[in-house]
Amino acid sequence: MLVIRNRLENMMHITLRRPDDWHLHLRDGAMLEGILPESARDFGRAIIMPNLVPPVVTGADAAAYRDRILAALPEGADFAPLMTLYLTEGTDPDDLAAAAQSGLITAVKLYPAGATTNSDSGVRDIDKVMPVLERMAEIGLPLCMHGEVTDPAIDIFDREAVFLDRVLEPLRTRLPELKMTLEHVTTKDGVDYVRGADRNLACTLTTHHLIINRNHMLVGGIRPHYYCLPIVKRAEHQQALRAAATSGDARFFLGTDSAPHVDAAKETGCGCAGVFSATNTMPLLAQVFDEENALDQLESFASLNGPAWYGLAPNEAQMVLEKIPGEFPATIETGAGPVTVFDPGFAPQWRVRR
Ligand SMILES: NC(=O)N[C@@H](CC(=O)O)C(=O)O
Ligand SMILES: [Zn+2]
Ligand SMILES: [Zn+2]
Repeated sequence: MLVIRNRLENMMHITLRRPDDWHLHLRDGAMLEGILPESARDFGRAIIMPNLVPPVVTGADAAAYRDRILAALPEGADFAPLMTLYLTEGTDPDDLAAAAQSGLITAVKLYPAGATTNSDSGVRDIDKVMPVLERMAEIGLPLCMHGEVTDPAIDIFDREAVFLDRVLEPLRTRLPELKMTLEHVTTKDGVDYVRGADRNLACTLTTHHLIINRNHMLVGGIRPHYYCLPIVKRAEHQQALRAAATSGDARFFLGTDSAPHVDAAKETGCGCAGVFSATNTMPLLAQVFDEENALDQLESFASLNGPAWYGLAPNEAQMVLEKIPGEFPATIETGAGPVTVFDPGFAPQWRVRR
């Protein structure tokens, strides 16, 4: 990556391969149409989460959803959706293997039942999906995980750390050949666990978990647009995530977890979990990496580590980020209703060169 400082103009810009988003919610219908251009503008590819209602369970579901995404793409867009299947206790290993072998799907997603938005069809008993997981290990198909336990006795702020002990460690011991992506890691426990794993484990980090902690969500008023799952943690965890993202360690890469809900579903007595960050992720990441004196690691995090993990080449196209104050809309109007864009709480100092 090229970092160029022009002293005369006191301006800085960086050039990197076009980034990818390794964890994205595109939804469907009018919402899909409204928010897809926000991702397609800056990202070459994205792993598409399957938690629609009803979920994307079979190869046929994934093919139909992929076609709806492709149909909704703006003219001339340079964006490829990488499809996933939603793992259920009824998933057919042969259907899944066929979808993988034809290149239709890139990964399979594990939602513990009830852990997050639209996860009711998820897994209650891991033993029931062992034959599917064994098949995935055999054919080298990665498992993406929403890493939180759902035990009501476990405090919501501890659910990720407890998942590592109760689910992930036993699963890795039982099936060391299975390649796993721990999604949207939010704790120091999570990044330490990934660092300590000898092989077959990587994780995604979101834009917003690098920028906000639970004080931002709760001090001085409750901010529903910062409510997401896994819930934002204390500042020391945020610091650990920033250190991991900027470390250059290839096991950490970007998955925005951009998860739109219409404002009416967020600003209500029982609001939905999800932060919508597709619009401004890249300028905000430039600012985070700049603050951490790690601009030279941004390309690895956003454009190189993810493709390497999934066995793909980096994008050929390039992106230029420039240190010039930028602007972005507060809201994206969709046919389903307005969606609030992630507000980092500061004026962005970087923008994407168009
Ligand atoms: N992250 C979220 O808070 N919400 C996601 C689901 C998820 O990724 O857990 C969503 O689909 O809305
Ligand atoms: Zn999740
Ligand atoms: Zn998600």
